[in-house]
Amino acid sequence: MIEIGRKGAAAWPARVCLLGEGRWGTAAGAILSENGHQPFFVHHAETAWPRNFDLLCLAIPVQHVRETLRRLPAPMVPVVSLGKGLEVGTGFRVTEIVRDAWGSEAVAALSGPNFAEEILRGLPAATVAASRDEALAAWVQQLFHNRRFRVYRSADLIGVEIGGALKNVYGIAGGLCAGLELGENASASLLTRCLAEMSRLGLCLGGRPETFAGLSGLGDLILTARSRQSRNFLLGYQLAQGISLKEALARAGGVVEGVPTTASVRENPLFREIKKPLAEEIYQILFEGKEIRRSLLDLLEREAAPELG
Ligand SMILES: NC(=O)C1=CN([C@@H]2O[C@H](COP(=O)(O)OP(=O)(O)OC[C@H]3O[C@@H](n4cnc5c(N)ncnc54)[C@H](O)[C@@H]3O)[C@@H](O)[C@H]2O)C=CC1
Ligand SMILES: O=C(CO)COP(=O)(O)O
Repeated sequence: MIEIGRKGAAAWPARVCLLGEGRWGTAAGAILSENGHQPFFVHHAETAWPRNFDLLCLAIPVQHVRETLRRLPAPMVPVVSLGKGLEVGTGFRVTEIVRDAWGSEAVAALSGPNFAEEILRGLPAATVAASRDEALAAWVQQLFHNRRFRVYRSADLIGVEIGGALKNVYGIAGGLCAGLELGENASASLLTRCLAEMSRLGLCLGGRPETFAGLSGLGDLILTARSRQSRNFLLGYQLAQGISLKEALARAGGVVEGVPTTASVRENPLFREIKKPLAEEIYQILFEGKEIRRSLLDLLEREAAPELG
């Protein structure tokens, strides 16, 4: 049984190890420092932990989590996922990969509409700390919460992680819509149907419906599917301009989680019976070379349907 904090109580100030020194790891470290904690970074190629710490945060691309964890022994501290995506080959959320690789049960996720650059500029934002373990969710909430980074807590770990992962898929759709100059009506309609699809997929895995209407679902979807600051949005936008996937990925200057997550959604047998026309078209555009305007027509020409269900 892993205890929360060095002496079984919530450690304060906490020594927090950040695995991943990219944009989000850096911003998370800045928030923790601001709150008086002691964050430090460990490079993803390390094979040993440097010294005692109270919490591990994972801020590396989701497709590299498993191989990174394999190189390191399981640390006897809780693990918080800062990543947003689903693993190709298993469909696992990040905390499921952690459980699978290390056997860790003390796992949590922090997810919400949080562009790292804005956080680093000191702009206000809100997010969600989620864990099945209420004490762990509350501790993670306290570690990160401050007057400009408002952290809510949730027991719906599945819903929070699924919302964070799938909004990247739909962020690509938002970029495609903007790149094709389909207008604001189309953008609002698309986002709403993305939310419906995200909720159907998330519910089938055990997420709670209210979670998808919250910060980690709708909140991050609005952010990602409407902003050029998003790498996923930009990728879709560029594809709509005729730029190849390879070139758009090269220009992204960082991980674009929506691409592998789209593949993970497509191959997951648990999703086979779930209606997911948007994720399906995005898959065909990304991986089967389907013409974007053909996808648009195929979506628009479907049978008229009830809004719910
Ligand atoms: N950038 C943002 O605003 C936010 C990003 N996220 C999520 O955080 C995660 C990391 O994103 P960013 O920090 O933006 O990515 P990034 O592209 O800025 O940095 C990724 C980091 O991953 C590590 N890395 C690179 N190659 C690796 C490998 N082969 N194996 C293991 N680790 C490797 C390195 O530390 C690198 O700096 C993603 O899942 C992303 O969706 C979540 C919230 C906000
Ligand atoms: O997750 C993010 C903001 O909440 C970052 O989005 P992108 O990875 O699309 O840039």
